Amino acid sequence: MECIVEEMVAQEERRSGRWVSRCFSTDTLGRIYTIHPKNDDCFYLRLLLINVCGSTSFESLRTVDGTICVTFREACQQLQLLEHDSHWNQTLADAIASSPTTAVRTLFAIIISTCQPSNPRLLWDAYKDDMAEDILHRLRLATRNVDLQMNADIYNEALVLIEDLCLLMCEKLLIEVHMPAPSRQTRDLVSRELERERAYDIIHLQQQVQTNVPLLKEQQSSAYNQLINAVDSGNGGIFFLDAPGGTGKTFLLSSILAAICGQGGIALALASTGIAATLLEGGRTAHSVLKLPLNLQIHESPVCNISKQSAMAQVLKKCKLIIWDECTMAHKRSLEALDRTLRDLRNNNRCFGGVMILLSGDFRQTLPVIPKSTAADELNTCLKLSHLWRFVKTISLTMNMRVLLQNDRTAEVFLKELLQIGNGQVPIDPSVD
Ligand SMILES: Nc1ncnc2c1ncn2[C@@H]1O[C@H](COP(=O)(O)OP(=O)(O)OP(=O)(O)O)[C@@H](O)[C@H]1O
Repeated sequence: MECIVEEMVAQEERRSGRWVSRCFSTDTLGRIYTIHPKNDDCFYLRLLLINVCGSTSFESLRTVDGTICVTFREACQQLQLLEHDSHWNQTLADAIASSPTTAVRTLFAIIISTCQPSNPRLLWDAYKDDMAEDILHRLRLATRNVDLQMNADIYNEALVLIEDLCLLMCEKLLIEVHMPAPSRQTRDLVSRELERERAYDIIHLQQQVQTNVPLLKEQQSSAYNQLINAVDSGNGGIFFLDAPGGTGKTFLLSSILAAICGQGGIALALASTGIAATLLEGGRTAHSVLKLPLNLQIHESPVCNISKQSAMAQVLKKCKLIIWDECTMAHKRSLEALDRTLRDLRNNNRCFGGVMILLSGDFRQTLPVIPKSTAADELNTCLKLSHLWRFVKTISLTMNMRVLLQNDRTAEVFLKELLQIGNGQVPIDPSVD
């Protein structure tokens, strides 16, 4: 916050066409950047700064009626600066009247993890009986004891279920959303994350392999065999599947994922964008799974924000393959961060700690998007300029499946023109800017 103040004091403003230093007659702070409530501490600090006059220190900002509050949030609460939660109360009461307990828990998890109610604990206290009703009912049946009443264990189980939902939706623990933390072992959390990675319908995956693998065309089949053999050998390595649009890349990647997960192995499907992630079974964005730093431009040697004790660290230690689709849009430092993290987590100094990495995408399409940058900056951040690129083995798919399967002549012409543009073979008209 001090930086913001200094920055504002140093700011200059435009007067009569010239830049001149701003003249201050007082120490008043004119404007403070808005902050999203997700950034808790700064958000509540800002709220205090714009509402409390005459404070001289952070501590005096946190002091309400002579008592020093532990957090800025608590001070805001004492000063009644936060919105009251009557609309969330009403929403939950309506849901309880019309929805099953599981749906009420899901709604509550959404409210506390994404809507920032001012006092989630009060909401929990008001509705915890309704959110734990199915657990009580199940226990009454299991113990054949109709007199069983709500108790701390039942509330704890409901909290664990709500925390699982919050972890799934936004990877937050209940304590991070100002709720009481359920009591459970870290081991329990870790095994849940591993279970999530293994919670596939094995029979369905095996059927998918049996149906799709015989359909693979020659190029796809040779790529499939090469990649599956590389995974089975356990020697790791880094491959790049160079596949222009329509060459059956998603079909091939899905078959590889099904083959590995169908045998009970762990394969992570990541993508640089949310849309690309939805095309792969169990796909998630690389940023969300790997907790990559947001501003890779300013970090020389970034690492993923994953602690050794975390559930994701256990998944990364056990996984056999990491697929990264639309990798051409990824900043080279994000791949380097994954390399450093895997070496550290797996205690193995080989490339990516010995895990096999399969990158896929098409460099003719979108390169990394760097805000406020030049074309040269974007090229500089491209994966091909990473020191890791020299270890990459490239496998190419060139046969367009959309043209081949639909025998569409116009699609073929369109495809050729598209590839020519991508390959820079279309002459540029010098008369056009
Ligand atoms: N061997 C195959 N047998 C039958 N259908 C296939 C085969 N390979 C791909 N296809 C089908 O061809 C179409 C294009 O394949 P796919 O979506 O995998 O290509 P893609 O390279 O991922 O394309 P894009 O990058 O444009 O998304 C899909 O409908 C897919 O089901």
